[in-house]
Amino acid sequence: MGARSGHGPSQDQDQDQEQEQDDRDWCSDWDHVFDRGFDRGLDRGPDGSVPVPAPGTAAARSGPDLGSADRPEPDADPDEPFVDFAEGLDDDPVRPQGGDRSAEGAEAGGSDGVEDALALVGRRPAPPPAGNGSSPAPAAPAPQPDRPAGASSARHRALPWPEARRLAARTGRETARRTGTDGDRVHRSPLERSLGLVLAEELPALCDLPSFDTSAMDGWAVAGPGPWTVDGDAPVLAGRADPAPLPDGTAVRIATGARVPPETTAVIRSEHAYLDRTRQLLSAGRAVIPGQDIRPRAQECRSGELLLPAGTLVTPAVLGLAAAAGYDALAVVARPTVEVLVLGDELLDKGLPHDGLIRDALGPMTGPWLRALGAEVVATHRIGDDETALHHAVTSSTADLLVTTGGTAAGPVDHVHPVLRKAGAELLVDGVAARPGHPMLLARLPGARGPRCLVGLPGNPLAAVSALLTLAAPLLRGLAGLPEPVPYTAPVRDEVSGHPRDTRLVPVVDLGAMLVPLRYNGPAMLRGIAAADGLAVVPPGGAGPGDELEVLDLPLGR
Ligand SMILES: Nc1nc2c(c(=O)[nH]1)N[C@H]1C(S)=C(S)[C@@H](COP(=O)(O)OP(=O)(O)OC[C@H]3O[C@@H](n4cnc5c(N)ncnc54)[C@H](O)[C@@H]3O)O[C@H]1N2
Ligand code: MOO
Repeated sequence: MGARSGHGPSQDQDQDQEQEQDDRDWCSDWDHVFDRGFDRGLDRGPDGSVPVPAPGTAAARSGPDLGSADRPEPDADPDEPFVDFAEGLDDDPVRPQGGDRSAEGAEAGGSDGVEDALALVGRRPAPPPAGNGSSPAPAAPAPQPDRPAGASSARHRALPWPEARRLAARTGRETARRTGTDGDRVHRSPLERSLGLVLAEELPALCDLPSFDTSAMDGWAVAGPGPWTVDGDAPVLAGRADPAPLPDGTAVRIATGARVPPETTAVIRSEHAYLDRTRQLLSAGRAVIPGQDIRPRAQECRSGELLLPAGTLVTPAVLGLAAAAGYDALAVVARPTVEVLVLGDELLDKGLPHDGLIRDALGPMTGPWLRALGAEVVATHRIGDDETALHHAVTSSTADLLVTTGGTAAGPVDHVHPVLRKAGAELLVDGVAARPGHPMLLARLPGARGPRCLVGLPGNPLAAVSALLTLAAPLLRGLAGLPEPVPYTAPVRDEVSGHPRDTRLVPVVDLGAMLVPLRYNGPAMLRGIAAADGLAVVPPGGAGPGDELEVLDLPLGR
């Protein structure tokens, strides 16, 4: 197990045991629902079954030894004791305005290590300390991270998670306006190429719907009171023009969707009508109500009536409605174009990890997810840890949005901040109070056609997903002209530990409006997210059983 700063082995043990109980509870349901027979890292008995001690029993409390090397670390944040992301960016002329630096300074040098780690596994952790020096635990001084030369000791302020999301959405909308949503980003697109785009204009009906009185059933069109004489065998079929008027006292066979002959009183379904073939006389098995089973012209809408507002996502149903209402093409907003820049010299694009090199997990998932979020991904470039190449890629791209992966922190080869400075970027979000994904960022880049945006995803894979849904998703919706979605919430089954100040995003399965948090939710892990239906938004302080949590949908990328 990785070393944890700031708290002792017995705390570790308690914490691990509690966490393990959570894991067992979470996994037992997950197993029950989707038992596909593969090992998700659960402890198994000799027969391969997963022992699940009842909650609260001694067996559950003692749990297995998580220190063993034969199973992955299941902790929520194995290596991250929630030491704040403390990098010297105060010299940065583009850092966000405002923020109480003295409070931040106290926070950064304070009790984070112990309190935060305990809060992560604790049940309903204590609220954040009221002020300077009020922290109850005599924490060891938090180790100060090495600072890059020239950086100051003050830390920048992480935006609260909801605020960061709102800012990303607003930035998308503003950027779309400034780059001319009304100009070259709006075009007419044939119906068959409009799926997933957004209506740039409202959609009025081009005709009445239905555009003529229509039979709703297969049966008989009748005129006046019965019984009715049937004159001839020729039925009135769908797709035929102008049937002859129906004389009073007569009936004619009619098909669903056919134009109802003028003077028709009602349609009688075939199963409710009796034809005396010898006398060619039709009678009804039940009372006939005038107008029954006739869809009158314009029942759904009149020509010119507004069907959908601008900003509507073109779904298959919208395509159907538009076609029915007479459209061959739609005025749509072009998909925002996105270029993905994957940073890191340690990344391999095939084969097994070796010699300190690892497989690139973000390249394969970022593009598809961006596509599923409505973007047109024009390219994914692997550019290593080469500052010059990154600067060139950032300044030469013409995409509406650049998404970088890795390099957002302040390590020796983390080039995103310096390159943004050099490129004259305006840093709108520089760190978010979210776990994982803390160092995520959003910047506005100058561009010939108007501003462009850059979202920096942290390199840890789950942190990158967290940043993708926190910043890239609302930004893309704003750029595409989509309204913000109505939040989906559901009650969580189990207690979820929280961070004292930050929002946690936790992979969950949705068992029919009941959320079950998944293990393998550490920032560098992917197993949780790969099995999840979404990310639950756990507010600072955590959530108890039955608490309603917002869930961020994971785009499927189909
Ligand atoms: N001194 C501090 N160090 C770090 C802090 C901090 O606050 N102070 N924050 C940590 C957090 S939180 C995160 S998240 C990471 C973010 O780091 P970067 O965005 O700079 O990412 P890298 O350093 O490049 O990589 C981090 C980690 O992820 C792996 N990685 C990167 N790209 C990929 C990829 N495409 N596929 C798979 N794995 C990837 C990389 O090898 C590293 O292991 O910083 C912490 N550090
Ligand atoms: O833990 Mo970091 O927050 O992975 O983003």
